[in-house]
Amino acid sequence: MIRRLRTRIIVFVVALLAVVQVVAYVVVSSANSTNAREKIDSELAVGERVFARLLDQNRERLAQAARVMAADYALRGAIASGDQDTVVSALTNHGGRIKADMTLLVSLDHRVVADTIASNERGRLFEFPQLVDQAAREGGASSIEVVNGRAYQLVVVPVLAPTPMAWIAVGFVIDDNVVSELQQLTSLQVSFLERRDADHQWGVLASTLGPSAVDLAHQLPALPGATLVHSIGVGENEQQLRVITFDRHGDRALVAVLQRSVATAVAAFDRLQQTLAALGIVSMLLSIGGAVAIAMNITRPITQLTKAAARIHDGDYSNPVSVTRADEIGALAKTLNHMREGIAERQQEILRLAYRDQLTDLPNRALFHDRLEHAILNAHRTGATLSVLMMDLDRFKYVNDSLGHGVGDHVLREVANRLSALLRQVDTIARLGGDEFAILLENVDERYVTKVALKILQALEHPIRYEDQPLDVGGSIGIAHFPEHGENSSKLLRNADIAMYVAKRNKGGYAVYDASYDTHQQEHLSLLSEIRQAVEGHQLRVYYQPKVGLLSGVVEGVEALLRWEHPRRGFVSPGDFIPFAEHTGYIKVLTRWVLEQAIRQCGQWRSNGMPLQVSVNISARDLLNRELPDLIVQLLDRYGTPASLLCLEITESGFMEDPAHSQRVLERLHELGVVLSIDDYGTGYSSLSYVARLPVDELKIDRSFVKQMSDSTTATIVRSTIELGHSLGLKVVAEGVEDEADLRTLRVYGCDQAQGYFMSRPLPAKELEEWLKHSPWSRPARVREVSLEETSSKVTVLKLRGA
Ligand SMILES: Nc1nc2c(ncn2[C@@H]2O[C@H](COP(=O)(O)O[C@H]3[C@@H](O)[C@H](n4cnc5c(=O)[nH]c(N)nc54)O[C@@H]3COP(=O)(O)O)[C@@H](O)[C@H]2O)c(=O)[nH]1
Repeated sequence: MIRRLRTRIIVFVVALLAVVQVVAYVVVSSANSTNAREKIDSELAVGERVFARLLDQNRERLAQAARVMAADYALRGAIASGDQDTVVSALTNHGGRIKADMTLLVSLDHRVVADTIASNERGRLFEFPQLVDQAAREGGASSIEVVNGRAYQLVVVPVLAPTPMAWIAVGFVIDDNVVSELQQLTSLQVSFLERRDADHQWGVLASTLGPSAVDLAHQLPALPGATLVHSIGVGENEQQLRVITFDRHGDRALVAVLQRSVATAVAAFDRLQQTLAALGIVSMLLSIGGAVAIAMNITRPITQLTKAAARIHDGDYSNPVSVTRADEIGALAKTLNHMREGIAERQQEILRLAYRDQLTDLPNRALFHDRLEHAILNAHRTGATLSVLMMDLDRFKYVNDSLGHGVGDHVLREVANRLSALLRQVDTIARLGGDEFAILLENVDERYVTKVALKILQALEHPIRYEDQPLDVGGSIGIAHFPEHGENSSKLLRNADIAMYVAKRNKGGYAVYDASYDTHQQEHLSLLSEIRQAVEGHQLRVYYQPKVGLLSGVVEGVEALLRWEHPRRGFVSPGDFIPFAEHTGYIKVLTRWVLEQAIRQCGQWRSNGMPLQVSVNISARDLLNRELPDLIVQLLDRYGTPASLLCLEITESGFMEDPAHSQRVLERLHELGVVLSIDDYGTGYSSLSYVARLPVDELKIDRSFVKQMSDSTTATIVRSTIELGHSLGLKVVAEGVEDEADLRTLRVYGCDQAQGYFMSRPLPAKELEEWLKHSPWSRPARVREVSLEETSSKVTVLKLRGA
């Protein structure tokens, strides 16, 4: 099977031409051979006619001469007188005159009376009486006969006086001279042969063939017909014969053979054939050359196109196809070029879609991962350094959800621009998804990485403007260095992520990964699995921390705080498991449990004549729970607790998860009469004007502010927060009050309630009841005026009794 097109074209053209030429050659050869044979046949037929004509002429001439001789008066007288010598003399004279080779006088009884060649055989019977009989009937007879091993043309005529008195036979020998003459006239080989009775073989009487006449005698068939067309010999010796039979008696025969060599006749045609063969060879060579040229002409550009297609297949789209022709192949090359350009463009687009973030046009997670893998491989090989920074935007969800995705997209693009402007071309900045960005820094030391983190945080401190509105979004960055924080990409990313989480939790801006974070996280993970058993295993407790009225001077409410008494670990801080419960959604179970305990306890205290408002912490996830209001209604009903005795503390970030939905849930709870408080106020970024739109009753200033009130700026913030809260009609509570000075200051600032270790740590319900029995905060406040000097801020405050 020929696989290459070029070879196939060449083989096809050459084979086609070879077949055509061979067929032509065979046809021409066959036609030549037929023509030659037909020509020989016709030559032989013509020769036969000429031969017959010559014999006829000879016979006529002899007959004429014999008649003249028979009419000779002297001869007739000599015959009549029986004068033997005169007869012989007359026969010899007349025979010599007409150049007869044999002259005989035959008596009426068929005896030879006189014989010019065998005078001593007189009186014998004439060998050819049938000729005498024929001459008697027809007035003359003629025949070719063999006499003494030689062929003669015999003519017999009567000697009339006036009736026949004798017969004159005149013979003309047919020898090599005669056949040569015949050959000259006919251009044929002429032979006379006799088949003898004695040995049943052909014997040559006369021939133009010379010694090779013997071969003819050997090959001639035994008994030819009247005229036979026959071939003898093979190959170049092939001879076409025409056998003319003169006499045949039994196995004895006398024939004349006219023959022509087939090879000679074919020779002229052979020359034509040789010319044809030479032309065939030349045209074959030209065709091979032509076929090779055509095949190359067709296959060379195809080979080029194949190579171009292979390059495209291998992803090399840079080299255009270089075939420039005006034919179909040229058109194919153009199409291939268009295809190459189309594929290249689409590939670019696919790569862009696969490796680029559509919104910011930064590399996406896949490309970042890829580059990180390469950088790690390079670092393994060369010992280069690399670091991964993971950054998550603070408050992005709020921007996105409350102001719309258009604004969110604008923020992400602006952050991407700021990062790109800060970093080097060689650094990889990627958006991994949502508000999560990652940065890969190569060949830099750890101090430089820290500087970069700080520069990024500074860059984000400037508000992002959207339609002239400033938007505050900060960032939390986690850093992991190769190889100390991970030798592969997933480890590095994971550890940078953990560090980012720590940074977010600590509100510290950035954090470099530390192994202790991991232990901490492992710890949290196992806590997470264990907390599921905590509810059923009765390991959870609710502690209550008093909220003291600064004007009344008595405990007005308590905050329910969850405690986990782990059977093995001992006390586990809610700060360690609440965030994870929030992440996994298990917080719903915990909140439900705390709500039930708190509402039941509140109802019980109320029944016991101690109506205390109980505050319960509600996480962001809880606010997304549509069933929360119904659950609360059920629990309040079940434990006979008025809604006004239940306060729900929600952190600012709580309603920023889904502001619209949170707003609806809060409105529903507010309608029920449940008191709503904004917890940890000041740690988030919500403005008071935003808070004013929420159906809340209370504002709880975060303890981080209360703790630092010795700082005049912080004190001013606390004071103005209290004033602004009041102006919005909100009750203001300060948490984290750890000493009397703080308490005094808060009272001076007009804060409504205070909560903190100074009054009491969170206590189990029973202990709280016990504490209340003895606590100064269980009796109405004795209000007295205090001078400004008594307060750190030197303003007039209300001094509590017993404080
Ligand atoms: N969603 C829920 N969150 C809850 C629940 N129970 C607690 N929490 C949250 O866990 C965080 C840690 O709480 P905890 O360790 O109980 O700390 C509380 C107080 O003990 C602490 N506090 C009170 N006074 C002082 C003080 O004077 N100094 C000081 N260093 N700490 C003090 O403050 C925490 C109460 O804070 P807050 O809730 O913001 O009023 C904490 O965030 C809890 O909210 C729960 O059931 N569900």
